[in-house]
This record gives sequence, C-alpha cells and structure tokens, in this order.
Amino acid sequence: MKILVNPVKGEWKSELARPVQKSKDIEKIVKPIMRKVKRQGDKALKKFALEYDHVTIKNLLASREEISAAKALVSEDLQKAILQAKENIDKFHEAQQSPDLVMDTMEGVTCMRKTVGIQKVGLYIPGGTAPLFSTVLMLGIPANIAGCEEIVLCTPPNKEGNIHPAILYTADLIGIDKIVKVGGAQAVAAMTYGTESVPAVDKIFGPGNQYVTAAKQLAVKKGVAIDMPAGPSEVLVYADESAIPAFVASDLLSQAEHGVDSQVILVASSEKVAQKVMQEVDLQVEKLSRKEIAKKALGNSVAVVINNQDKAIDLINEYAPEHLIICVKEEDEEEVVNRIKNAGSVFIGNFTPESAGDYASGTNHTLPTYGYARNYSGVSLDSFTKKITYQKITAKGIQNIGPTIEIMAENELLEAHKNAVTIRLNYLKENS
Ligand SMILES: NC(=O)c1ccc[n+]([C@@H]2O[C@H](COP(=O)([O-])OP(=O)(O)OC[C@H]3O[C@@H](n4cnc5c(N)ncnc54)[C@H](O)[C@@H]3O)[C@@H](O)[C@H]2O)c1
Ligand SMILES: N[C@H](CO)Cc1c[nH]c[nH+]1
Ligand SMILES: [Zn+2]
Repeated sequence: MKILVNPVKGEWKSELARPVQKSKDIEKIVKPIMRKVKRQGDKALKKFALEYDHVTIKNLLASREEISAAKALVSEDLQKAILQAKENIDKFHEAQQSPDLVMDTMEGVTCMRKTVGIQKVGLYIPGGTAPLFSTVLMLGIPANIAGCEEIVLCTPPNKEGNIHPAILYTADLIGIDKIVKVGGAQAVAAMTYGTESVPAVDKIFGPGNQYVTAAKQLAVKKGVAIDMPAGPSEVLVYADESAIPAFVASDLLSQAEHGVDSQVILVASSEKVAQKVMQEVDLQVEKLSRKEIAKKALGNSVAVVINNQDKAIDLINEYAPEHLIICVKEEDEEEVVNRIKNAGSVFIGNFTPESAGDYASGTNHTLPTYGYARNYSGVSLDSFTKKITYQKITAKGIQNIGPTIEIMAENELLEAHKNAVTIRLNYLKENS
C-alpha cells in the first residue's frame, strides 16, 4: 500500500485512480460473447462455460432435485445465519415501501401515482472466486417485495459444474426457482436476448467482475435497464487517532480480498495513524486464505495522510467510494457524516464493520463502484419498481384547467394539442 502525505488536490486524483482495464479492451472480449449468445442461445452458453469456467454443462437450469438437495449440504449454523440476515434485510426493504399518491391539484383534476413492480428481472450472482450467496438475499428480497412477476437468477457453475449449495438454498428460501448455471458476460447476454433456457428480462441486477459490468453496459444499448455499474469492490476508511488500527486494517482487508482489482483507501489524520494501520494490515494479511488476492489489491491501494478535515472530506466526496467507513472522534462524527455527498453506503464508528452491510444488518450491499456513487444510489426496493402516474379530469375539471392548456399549446405552436381541449369545452358549452 502506497503512502501519500498531504497531497495537493491534482495529485490525489491520479494516485487514487481505480485499477481497471480500459473499457475498450474489455469490450473487445465482451461484444463477441454477446453476439454469439444472441445467435446461438444455449449452445453458446455451454461453449463459454467450457472456455471460461472449464466445465461441461449438460443442463443449464438447476433441477428441482438439485435445489432440494442443497439444504442438506448447508450447515444448520449457516442456515440460521442466513435466516437472521434475511429477517433484517426483509425489514429494512419492507420499510422502504411508499404509499400510493392520490390528490386533487385543482377542483375536478385528480392526479395519482402508483408503484408497480418491474415484470421480468434478472439477478446476477457472482461466483467466480467466491460464491456470493449473500447477494441472492440482497437482490431476491427486494424483487419479491416489489412484486416482480418473473425472477431469473444466473450464477457461474463451480469446478464440478454445479451451483454452490448455499446459493441454491438461499434462492429456494426466497422462492426463486429459475436458476441458471451461467456466469460472466454470457449470463448478461442471455438475460438481454433470451435463449432456450433463459428468458429475456426487463432489468438486470447484480455486481460482478469487469466482464459482467461491461456486458451490463452493453445491455443498456439493447434496451434493457440495469441497476448500476457495480464493479470491483472498494472501501475508503477515514480514520483519526480515535480509530482502532486493527479494526481499520480488518475493514481494508475485507474488501481487498474480494478481487485483485479491488481498491482500498485509507485517509488518515496523521502519519502516526497511517503507520499503525499499515502495520496491522501487514500482520493480518498474512493470515488470510485469500492473501494472494488481497496483496494484489493492496498493490492498487493507497494510504493518504491529510491533517485537515475539510481537505479530507473534499477527497472523499471526489473519490465517491462504494463503502465509506468513518472512524473519527465522537464529537466530530455527526459533522463529518453530514458533509458526505458521494458514497454508496456509510459505516459509522469503531464497531461498525463494513461486513455488517455485506451480510446481515439490513442495508443492501449492491452498490455503485468506480466513482458512480456521485450519480447512482445502491440497490433498494425502488430499483425493482416503476412509478406510473394516472389522472382523471371531470367536466368541471376540464373547465377549470382547459384555458391554461389551450394558451400553452397555442404558444408552443401545437394546434392539435389545443384542439383536444377546445373540442371538449365547446361540447360542454353546447350541452349545458
Ligand atoms: N459492487 C458491488 O456491489 C459488489 C458486490 C459483490 C461483489 N462485487 C465484485 O464482484 C466481482 C466478482 O468477480 P468474480 O470474477 O469472482 O465473479 P463473477 O461471477 O463476476 O465472474 C465470473 C465469470 O467471469 C467470466 N470470466 C472470467 N475470466 C474471463 C475472461 N478472461 N474473459 C471473459 N470472461 C471471463 C467467467 O465466465 C466467469 O464465470 C468482484 O470483482 C467483486 O469485487 C461487487
Ligand atoms: N462487499 C461486496 C460489495 O462490494 C458484497 C459482499 C458479498 N459478500 C461479501 N461481500
Ligand atoms: Zn464484501
């Protein structure tokens, strides 16, 4: 992890650049995958499973037997934990429901807004290097609450050509039964175009590596909506002397272990704080089973010393981290929290590890990366819904609002618009 002491604004931008392959390079790989899946359907999915996941897949869809058998392969302790996490995520997402709106803007003019679930949704569950069954909860729960009619789940097969039992168990728990053994860009292509086994969907959700993220962006060009570009995980920890270095180090490593292209940033209030955290990182990383991945991610990562709070907050807002951990003196906490404008999800205080949000506290872990927290929110119930507006105008209502519409239409030089009102007003005059 590189250390940067009191950098000037221009300097931190280049030093904190995310480690991504150029999108043109990734597109060169992803575009032909999308084309092949569009033309060859399931045949292409099986071919790519062999090429990228190194397995032969006979049946792309998980069978009822495979799904039912999964429960016995998940320990009771894990089942209990998944149920606890489900309960909290359920609660937090249920509470996000907003009442329908009905109001009269004028006498006789009623406007309404209703929330409707997106009909067909596709959930991508990453599984390349770790089987992220927690993502099944994060996407499946809000999809259910929103009332989405068709839910398809795609996830890469493991080395044996199967889906990890915890993914199957969690999917079954929340009632998802269309589970497809397909990962990467080919999964996104399948949900975009539809194949013999995979239905085309209206919106694709879920994080993934750079191939998945690039494919989702190409899917948008084909008219499919996506949640957001949720790529390699990242965390920024803002720590002062009150932060416990071992805790901070553990949080940095929790995101570094996701993938070699993850990035973790420490913004420390002094060199002493930064040094203590980095010593802890060096100690803790050696004990991790994914230390090779984490070490590579640390190579993309930076500790920045900034002894001025305004500048530190400037940097945080400019970087727009996916996860932000704020570990500052309690008397400064509220002010710092309130000045954060750009972050996917914020974790406050020494006892709030980022993993709490990843798994079980209730918030969603599918969040914007790569600075997209500047203009995207993380996944929530809203992501699975659309709002439809309605209106009903009575005879009295059209008499009230009609003249306003007529003069506006006339001045926009749109005569037919005006006529649609005038014809009604004349009718009412003639029939009164
Ligand atoms: N932002 C978020 O909310 C969030 C949440 C969870 C995970 N993540 C990120 O998701 C990612 C998961 O990545 P992963 O790789 O473990 O799993 P993944 O499921 O995203 O990708 C695995 C698939 O990538 C494809 N692939 C691999 N190498 C390829 C190549 N050379 N060319 C074309 N396709 C190839 C394969 O088809 C494979 O099935 C990590 O980067 C992690 O940080 C992000
Ligand atoms: N930290 C990831 C989001 O960037 C989500 C996750 C799932 N499992 C563990 N972590
Ligand atoms: Zn995580």
